[in-house]
Amino acid sequence: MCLTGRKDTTGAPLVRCENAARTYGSGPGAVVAVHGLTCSVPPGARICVVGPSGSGKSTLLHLMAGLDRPTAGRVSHPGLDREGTDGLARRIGVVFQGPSLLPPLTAAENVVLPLRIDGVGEDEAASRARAALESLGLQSLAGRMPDELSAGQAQRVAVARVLARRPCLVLADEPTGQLDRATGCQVLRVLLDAAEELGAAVLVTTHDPRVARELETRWYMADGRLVQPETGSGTGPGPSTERSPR
Ligand SMILES: Nc1ncnc2c1ncn2[C@@H]1O[C@H](COP(=O)(O)OP(=O)(O)OP(=O)(O)O)[C@@H](O)[C@H]1O
Repeated sequence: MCLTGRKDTTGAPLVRCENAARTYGSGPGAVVAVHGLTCSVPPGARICVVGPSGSGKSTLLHLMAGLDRPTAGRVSHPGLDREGTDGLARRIGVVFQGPSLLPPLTAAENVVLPLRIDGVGEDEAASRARAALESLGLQSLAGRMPDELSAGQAQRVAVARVLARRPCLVLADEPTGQLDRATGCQVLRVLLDAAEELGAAVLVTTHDPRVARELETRWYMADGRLVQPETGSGTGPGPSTERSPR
């Protein structure tokens, strides 16, 4: 089977953060989760954001996804802007750490629903859901309810749900965080393989060095900043091992 996607050929970054910051709350209790970050995600990138708990990884991912807005600076999507606001939501797929399937729907229905909301016709949505589930080895589980799935199976369905929408960019927040090592590796591998087939860029947050090793570019975060891995401090601009985030 084939997950056909539309490769971005413009080369413009899918996401660009320019001095983007996010502060929660105000006054003496304010928490600066992300200090002014400048980074970008080019089409086809494979990026891992590594850092300890509380370092700002999820906040950065939410800003990139458009699920949250920076309190200073700017987050833009130059490679996706032609899609408009609705299109942006379709072209950026987000995989969350915890259970995210809708309990009253089967695995297949969970994958179909966002497609139907996007306006995809019934037959086409069913066919795309089947293809996505098959690509993740889940065809035999299509009729199961979420509470009849293991954590790994449920996470693979969540990945299928994202991929069926044919995103240009997949943002995955600790997608293996609640899985055992073997299942986590399997989920990550199918995510990366399917994204490759779609031509989608992938950015994954993790604490896990084994997950980080699977992605070619690594950005390190500490205390809301992108940092040099050797020093564990600094404000960037060169936190990646292989590529600059700019
Ligand atoms: N809604 C919120 N209100 C107040 N503070 C928050 C909120 N969300 C996150 N924070 C704080 O912002 C900082 C960064 O949190 P964030 O969840 O982005 O880190 P993280 O690196 O993703 O952590 P983890 O790996 O544990 O998920 C932390 O100090 C956290 O307590």
